[in-house]
Amino acid sequence: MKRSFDAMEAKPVFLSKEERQRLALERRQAAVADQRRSALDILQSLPRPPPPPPPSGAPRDSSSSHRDPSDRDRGDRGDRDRDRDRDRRRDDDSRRDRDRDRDRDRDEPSRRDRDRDRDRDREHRDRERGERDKDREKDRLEKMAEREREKELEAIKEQYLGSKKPKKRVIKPSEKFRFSFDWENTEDTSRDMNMLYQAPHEARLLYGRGFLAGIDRREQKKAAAVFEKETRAEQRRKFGVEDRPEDDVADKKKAAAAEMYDAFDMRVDRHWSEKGIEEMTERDWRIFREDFNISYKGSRIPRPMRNWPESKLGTELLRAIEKVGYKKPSPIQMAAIPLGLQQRDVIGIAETGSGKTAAFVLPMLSYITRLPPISEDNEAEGPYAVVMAPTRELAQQIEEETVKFATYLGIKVVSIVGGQSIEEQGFKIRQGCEVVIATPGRLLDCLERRYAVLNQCNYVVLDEADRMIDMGFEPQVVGVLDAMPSSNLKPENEEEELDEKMSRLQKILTDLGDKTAIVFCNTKKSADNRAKDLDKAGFRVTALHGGKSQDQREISLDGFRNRRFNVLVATDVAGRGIDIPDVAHVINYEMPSSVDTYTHRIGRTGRAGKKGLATSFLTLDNTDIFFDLKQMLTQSNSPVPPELARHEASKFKPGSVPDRPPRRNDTVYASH
Ligand SMILES: Nc1ncnc2c1ncn2[C@@H]1O[C@H](COP(=O)(O)OP(=O)(O)OP(=O)(O)O)[C@@H](O)[C@H]1O
Repeated sequence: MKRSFDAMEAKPVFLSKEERQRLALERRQAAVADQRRSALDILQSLPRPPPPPPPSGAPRDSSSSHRDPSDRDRGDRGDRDRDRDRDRRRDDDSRRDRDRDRDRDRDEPSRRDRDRDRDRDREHRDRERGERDKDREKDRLEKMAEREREKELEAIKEQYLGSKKPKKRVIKPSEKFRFSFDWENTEDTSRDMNMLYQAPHEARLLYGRGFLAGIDRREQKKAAAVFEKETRAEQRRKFGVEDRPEDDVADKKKAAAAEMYDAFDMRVDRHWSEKGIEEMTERDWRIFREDFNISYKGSRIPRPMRNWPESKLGTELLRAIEKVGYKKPSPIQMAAIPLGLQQRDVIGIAETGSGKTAAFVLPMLSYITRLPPISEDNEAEGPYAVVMAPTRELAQQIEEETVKFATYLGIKVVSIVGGQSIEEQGFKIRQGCEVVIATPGRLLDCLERRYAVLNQCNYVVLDEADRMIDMGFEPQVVGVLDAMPSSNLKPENEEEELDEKMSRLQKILTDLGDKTAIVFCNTKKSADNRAKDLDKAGFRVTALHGGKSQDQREISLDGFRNRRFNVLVATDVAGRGIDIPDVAHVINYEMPSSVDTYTHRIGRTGRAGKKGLATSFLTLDNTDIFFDLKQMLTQSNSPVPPELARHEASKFKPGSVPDRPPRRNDTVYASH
């Protein structure tokens, strides 16, 4: 594939894993050094501890406790001597004072020296203790930093080399049923589809293409056709594959062929490319997938599309594809477009240049054509779809591919990439566009600055998602996804939600106790299947639909009236004209497509002033009735479920969405 890169524009820098690892280490080391520095600063600014108390041998003032021994005999002397003694004593005292002063003057320098030495010693000891504390703190910080560094290294190693912890392997149901190209004995469908193989140990005389000798060949063919039909239906049920009208047609054709004795069974089967879609067998689909190297992982997978006309892209889009000149879909398009059209979450993997862009762009545009065009009423709510890509070159390339088709549909596309004026880009979004193609960083910036919102965005494409993560854009991508209202999110596990339906029905019926209920289905087949499922689950159930003979219908109705059965699974046959007693609960297991039928159905409960309850299972397959149902609930003052109220389909009457006038040059190139 050829890509146009603008050499003049600054390109993003791509770092190898080693470089990123090295940069991360350097950043970490710098952070640890900073941490250590600030810890030391804090330590130094702490107040010093008070000096220790003086040693016990320090000199103490004892003058008051000393007495002169010459005073001892003073009282024994006569008054005569007293004056003389006093004078002599005075002289002695003054002499002693003089001597003491002289001694003190002589001793003073050495005493000061001693004090100074003592102070110095104390300071020295304090300093040493401080140093030791500092060293200890330093050691502690270093050890902490070392531990941090080791943890960091472990995390980096784990990120790049994978975790050492053994992970418990949980096999998902999707993996269990994964398609594998290796043939295994169990995959030989001829065993399942042909009665002959049911009892392989029995001795059988065979001739021709697996027919029993001596038994009418036409009867064998008929029995085989019935057996194959039942086996196929059983398998579809088992794997949750929906019944399709094509399968019904193919079954009928086989049954008709079995009626004819025209040596059909002797013919060699044709190649899938020569067959109509309704003639395709499981084996044909397998060969088809192998021819195009298509493989899937997941469940409830729709058939790939063999060509454009067989896709469900809609006439407008098919015309656009023709004008663009794409003659045949590429394998990734064959596989991914039917999934995209079902609005399933898809991860598409294909080699470069294999047409991945159109594989996600076409279902996205098909989705948008079913919505009202962006107009003054809703342009402030933002685009309907967002595509994110890791680089501006890729974003612009996707934009080119999108515009090729969008231009024929009147769909406006805006690209939001770095290096251009963000104000102008925000302005373009606010002017209204259905699709935004962006690099995640710039788009998040736009959203954070409130230049744009994503209030009605239900469709997100991440092109080269793995590269976006490698380049460190995960936070921005997550930021953009967070900017979408959570009410737009699909359920975490779609499978669960779809399966959820039967278990809910069983819960409702269990709570019903002995009361009666009618469960409405839209087709005979589905009514039969539901009745079988409920019967297996132990409910007292009977089925009523147009495929039953008069006798069977009467048996069912009588059984329901006399409470032998308390659950009636029915198609609309029971909705009109048949006298069914009032029931406690009506359940629309499958919603009808018209609100009239809905009214008739729920009219089976709450009659003659009694209380009744109606429960309807509404899914995205029922969007046709969303608008009318919402109106009806509003008019009858019934609460409207919020999921219904905010769904686009409930806001416009089906078919009332105005046609899009073809608008050319709708792409907006914002530049600075
Ligand atoms: N069905 C088709 N028929 C003819 N040309 C097609 C078809 N689908 C895509 N192309 C063209 O093939 C080229 C490659 O397609 P595209 O860019 O989508 O490939 P890619 O798989 O996205 O490649 P990369 O991995 O490099 O992004 C484009 O020029 C596109 O227009």
